[in-house]
Amino acid sequence: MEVKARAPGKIILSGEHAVVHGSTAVAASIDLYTYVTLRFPTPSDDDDNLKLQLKDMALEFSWPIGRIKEELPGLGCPDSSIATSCSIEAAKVLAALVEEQNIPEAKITLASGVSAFLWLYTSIQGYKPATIVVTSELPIGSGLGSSAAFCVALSAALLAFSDLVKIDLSHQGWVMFAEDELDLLNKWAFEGEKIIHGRPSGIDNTVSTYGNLIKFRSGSLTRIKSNLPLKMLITNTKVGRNTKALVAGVSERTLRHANAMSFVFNAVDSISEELASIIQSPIGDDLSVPQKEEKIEELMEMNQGLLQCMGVSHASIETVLRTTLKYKLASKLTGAGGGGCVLTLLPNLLSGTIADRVTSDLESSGFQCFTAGIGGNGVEIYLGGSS
Ligand SMILES: Nc1ncnc2c1ncn2[C@@H]1O[C@H](COP(=O)(O)OP(=O)(O)O)[C@@H](O)[C@H]1O
Ligand SMILES: C[C@@](O)(CCOP(=O)(O)O)CC(=O)O
Ligand SMILES: [Mg+2]
Repeated sequence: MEVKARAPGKIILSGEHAVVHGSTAVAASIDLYTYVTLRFPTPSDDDDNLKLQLKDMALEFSWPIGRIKEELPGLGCPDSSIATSCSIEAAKVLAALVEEQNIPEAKITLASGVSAFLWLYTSIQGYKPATIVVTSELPIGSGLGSSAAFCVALSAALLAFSDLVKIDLSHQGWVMFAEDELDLLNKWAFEGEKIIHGRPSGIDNTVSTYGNLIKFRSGSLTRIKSNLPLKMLITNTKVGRNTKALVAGVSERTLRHANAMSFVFNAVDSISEELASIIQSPIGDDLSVPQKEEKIEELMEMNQGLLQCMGVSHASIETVLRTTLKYKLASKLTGAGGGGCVLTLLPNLLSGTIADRVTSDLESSGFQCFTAGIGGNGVEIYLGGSS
């Protein structure tokens, strides 16, 4: 018995960090995915272990099911219809189960992802032996939502084997879940994100679950229909950083300067609202495509200035901003910042030569540039032969 799920990464067009404090943000899925394959052994396999293979990292973890039962009692008949939060005590047990796997020091940031895996697996499937294989097209820890894509794809594969999901087996290829199934899956993925991020807003798991372009505020989403073909250059500064630490840093600054920061968050809220309305408004009604793009560029620059105010920019990000400005292109960081990825709007009428020149200029500084399809489907499951 095997199932394969995939969940997309995302870009945040405006509102990261502020969204954790109640402001509106705008995000879109991108066509780079994390894949999770779940396989239950047959009796002839005679395997009583829970195995997690992180293929891209060449890492494999294994726990005897009996050991998990001993450490995490009470999950014999899990109720996966309600997403349960990991308590502080359970988090300590998970951390100990992960620690005994001796993750190499250079890859130790993966530990929180492995804890999230153990929580989601045992809470949804209980004490069944299985092998889970993970691969990803997303750079990890770069602001493109790899943590959420991991939690969403994992929740999808796990729930696909529960009674709560009814998959129409007559379909072939990548298949979407029903709306109520997505709601449950998203709640479980959020519980995983909490283990990795500490205090996530929920925007990343939500956009990875539902896909498309969304406006998100205080836990609820509004789908946006774009009337503007959006092209973004994504530049990975390759400076590693950790979302949990950056989110905590903004919260500490908010405690020190509550009043000033509330104005910053309010300004971000207005920027996101304006951005969403520009993207949605019919072309030509009010504004032409270039006029809309000019407004978006200005809003991106304003949002970047406010992210700097929050303390989450970085010298590498500033280098990207200066470089793209030489070509009169506007950029902003995306995701948690502190390094990671930067977005640059590529206007529809921009010549290919300029796009090539800015790309080679950025790459000569050691950055990596790419584009991605924006606003595609959210999480899906694969039915049929090999994919
Ligand atoms: N494919 C994966 N396998 C295991 N853990 C993952 C995977 N993708 C993400 N993670 C977890 O998420 C963390 C990165 O998340 P985060 O710092 O939020 O950055 P981002 O979500 O922007 O990539 C990793 O350190 C790891 O714990
Ligand atoms: C900074 C934040 O707004 C987005 C984090 O995205 P990422 O993990 O850096 O891809 C945090 C959140 O909304 O949970
Ligand atoms: Mg993340």
